[in-house]
Amino acid sequence: MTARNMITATQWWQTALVRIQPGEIALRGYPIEQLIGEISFPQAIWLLLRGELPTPAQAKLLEAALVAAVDHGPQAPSIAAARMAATCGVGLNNAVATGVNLLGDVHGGAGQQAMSMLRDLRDSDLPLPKAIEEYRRWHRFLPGFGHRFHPRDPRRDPLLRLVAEAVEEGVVSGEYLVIALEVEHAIAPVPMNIDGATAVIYAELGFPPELARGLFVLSRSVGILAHAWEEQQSGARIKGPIPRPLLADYTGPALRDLHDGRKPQP
Ligand SMILES: CC(C)(COP(=O)(O)OP(=O)(O)OC[C@H]1O[C@@H](n2cnc3c(N)ncnc32)[C@H](O)[C@@H]1OP(=O)(O)O)[C@@H](O)C(=O)NCCC(=O)NCCSC(=O)C[C@@](O)(CC(=O)O)C(=O)O
Repeated sequence: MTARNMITATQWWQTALVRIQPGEIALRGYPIEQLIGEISFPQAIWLLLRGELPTPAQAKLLEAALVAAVDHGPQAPSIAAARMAATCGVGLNNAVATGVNLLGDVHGGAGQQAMSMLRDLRDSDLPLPKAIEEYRRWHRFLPGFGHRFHPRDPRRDPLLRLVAEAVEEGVVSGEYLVIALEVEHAIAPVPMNIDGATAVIYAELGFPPELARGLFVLSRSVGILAHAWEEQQSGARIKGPIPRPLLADYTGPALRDLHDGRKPQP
């Protein structure tokens, strides 16, 4: 190792998030003793992710998005998977990880794509209706819209109402709200879903698209944990995806004899 590429132990991990010394924990420069009991969990999330404390109005909007996505019952594949895992004798952390790992582009992770779409539409040189038309030529399903279960996602209206209020109060600009509503208008009657509505909030608050997914996962982890815990407490063992008397539809060949038409083996 040459002197040039030698690094000291303190340079190996570099972080601007937290200062740890014996007897000292400081988040973004604030001693933890001052933060405990003083700031809310959403404020702590914002502080770590963004570097500064949010205003109370910003924290309220972030909190609303986090609360809205917290749970969607065992109909949500991520919750069902966590509950199944919890009956298999794995630890609670493994059950939670199983659920979290199902959050992808189609289920629960569409917020990131929705935010990228809203940004692309904002940055397009085309007038908004034309930009949406162009986007639709390449994407059959627009992220953040439609729901396999709810004709109208009950989380949409209260979230968008809060954004509209925040626009009126000058907390956020409203540019992403306008774009998302225009998209919704273009693909009517398919309404915005939780991922779309929270993408509007995260975009209005200035988070990058990747964090829309990260924050959904953070919020949904609470529901996943609670479901895994509930299932574990029930004492159920090896619970499968369908009740025991029900069988998966078999679509392969009919039963056949391995020895039919074959010479008996010596
Ligand atoms: C979600 C779903 C697959 C549903 O499909 P569906 O099966 O109902 O739709 P289909 O029957 O295929 O479509 C019927 C007609 O509407 C048209 N149509 C539908 N969606 C359209 C759309 N986005 N853009 C344009 N057009 C659309 C379609 O083109 C067709 O038109 P046509 O061909 O003319 O007949 C679909 O929307 C979709 O991919 N969305 C984008 C991805 C997305 O945002 N994912 C997040 C969903 S939230 C979530 O994951 C969190 C969750 O809520 C989960 C939970 O637990 O469920 C939780 O909290 O955990």
